[in-house]
Amino acid sequence: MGLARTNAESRPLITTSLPSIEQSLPTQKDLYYAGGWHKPRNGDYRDTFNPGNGQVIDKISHAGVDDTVAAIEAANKAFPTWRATPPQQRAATMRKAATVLREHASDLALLDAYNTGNPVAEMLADANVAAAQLDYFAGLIPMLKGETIPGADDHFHYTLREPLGVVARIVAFNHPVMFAAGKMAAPLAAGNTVIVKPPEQAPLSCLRLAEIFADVFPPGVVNVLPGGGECGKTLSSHRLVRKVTLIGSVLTGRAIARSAADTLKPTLFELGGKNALIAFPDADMEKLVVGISRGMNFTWAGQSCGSTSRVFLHDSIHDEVLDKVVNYVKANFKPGVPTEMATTMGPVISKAAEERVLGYIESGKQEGAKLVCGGRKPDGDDKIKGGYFIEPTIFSNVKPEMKIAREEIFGPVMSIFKWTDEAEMLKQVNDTEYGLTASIYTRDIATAQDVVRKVEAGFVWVNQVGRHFLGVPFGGYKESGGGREESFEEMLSFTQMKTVNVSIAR
Ligand SMILES: NC(=O)c1ccc[n+]([C@@H]2O[C@H](COP(=O)([O-])OP(=O)(O)OC[C@H]3O[C@@H](n4cnc5c(N)ncnc54)[C@H](O)[C@@H]3O)[C@@H](O)[C@H]2O)c1
Repeated sequence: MGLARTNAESRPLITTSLPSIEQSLPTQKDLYYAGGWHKPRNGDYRDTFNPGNGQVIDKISHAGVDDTVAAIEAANKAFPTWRATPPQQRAATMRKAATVLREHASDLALLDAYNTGNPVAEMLADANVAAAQLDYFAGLIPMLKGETIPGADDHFHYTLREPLGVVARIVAFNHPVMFAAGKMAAPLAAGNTVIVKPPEQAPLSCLRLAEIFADVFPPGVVNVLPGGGECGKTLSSHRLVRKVTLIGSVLTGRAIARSAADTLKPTLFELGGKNALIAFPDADMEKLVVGISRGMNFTWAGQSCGSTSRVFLHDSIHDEVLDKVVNYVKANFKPGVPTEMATTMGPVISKAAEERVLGYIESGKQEGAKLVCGGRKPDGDDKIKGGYFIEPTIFSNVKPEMKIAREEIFGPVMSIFKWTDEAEMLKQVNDTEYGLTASIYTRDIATAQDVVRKVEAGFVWVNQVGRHFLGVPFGGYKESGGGREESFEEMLSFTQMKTVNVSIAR
């Protein structure tokens, strides 16, 4: 997400000298709400790790139910003043947040690299994307308009766009700063107050963000609660939270939908994907090879909802493309120390994730897919010893019924399918409950438009892959989500419409 996962090519190349980790770490490890730092009431602190070497970094607070309720009440208390803040002043505050975020982009990026394992160069781009989102939604504030509706001689109608109240933003681990800062932008712009729940695995950059935003937003407007399922469940079920959103897995989406049901709370979900890239025989070979290789997001070990992890190659180009993709991937993605600017591929987030992904690789082998690249932990480099690294992995000869073909692996594992019959291929493409993204490579516009219409996905690229564009709706079909982000639609979704009828009878 979110603007997550824009692939490396679409991002500005940023050359920055980095501060030290010690300079970047947050000084606060507690819960941020009501404009202050609070110790968890049950004294719960949990280890947070560096996935690049498997070492514990520190202990971070973990919000319980009481803490979460206190934060919700604080956000609710701040709501009337924030919603009444004149639009231009709200916009100015958000632009100031964007500016301080840019000033701190290096330390935030370094923390994300340290705590998620994603290469720091990409995390720098993430911080800048988040700042751009704050600016973008600040700029849209004047667009929150109602309309007048003609009535009869004795009356007329008009509508008002009003904020909802407290909004909870629960985010995934793969892009903490981009999700935390970027996703607070739309609800704040619309006049809501926000509680961000950082990912359990990587809370450090969000705590730092709370530190640098403390002087920007009035108390209670932005709140940051490190925590896990208990905190998330309380946010999803509390009556004062007027909308709950998730960037995360389908499983968690279902849990949140259930917790939100009792208060009939609206939700916004950006969930998982098992996305298809479809290559026709007439595709531009060079673009296709780069697209397949980069669309898998090996840079952050495939941990991206938008990764095109199922690649459908036409029989006539299959062997040539596969060869070239394997060469490209081997040359461009090498596991390395996440906090170094030159690193092109990071580890997966945790030991548990490493075991899960290696399990998928084993199942691929056992079910008869052909391992053509990677498939194991890298060896021989002491600098990444102890980290949760897995080589970029490619399977060919993948069949639709295999586990690696059906389940979201959320790791650096690509599956290649060979096709000859277009209708059968499209059936396989759509034979999944996921429906986030898809990518189509062909030089024929009619073919592209026909397949665009047939593919069941919320975001479709033609002759490219991975890119996100601010202002362009992003979101999933089927179980990949509900609602659209990164656009005006996202901001409207944090408002409610009031209709007013005025009698002018004399
Ligand atoms: N569509 C998108 O834009 C997008 C972007 C990034 C990641 N994702 C998806 O996220 C998943 C990987 O991230 P993850 O492992 O952090 O996901 P996850 O679902 O395990 O966790 C996401 C968040 O939900 C919280 N959570 C867990 N249980 C909860 C509960 N019962 N109630 C409320 N909150 C709860 C977690 O603490 C975390 O903050 C993948 O499926 C990936 O595709 C989607």
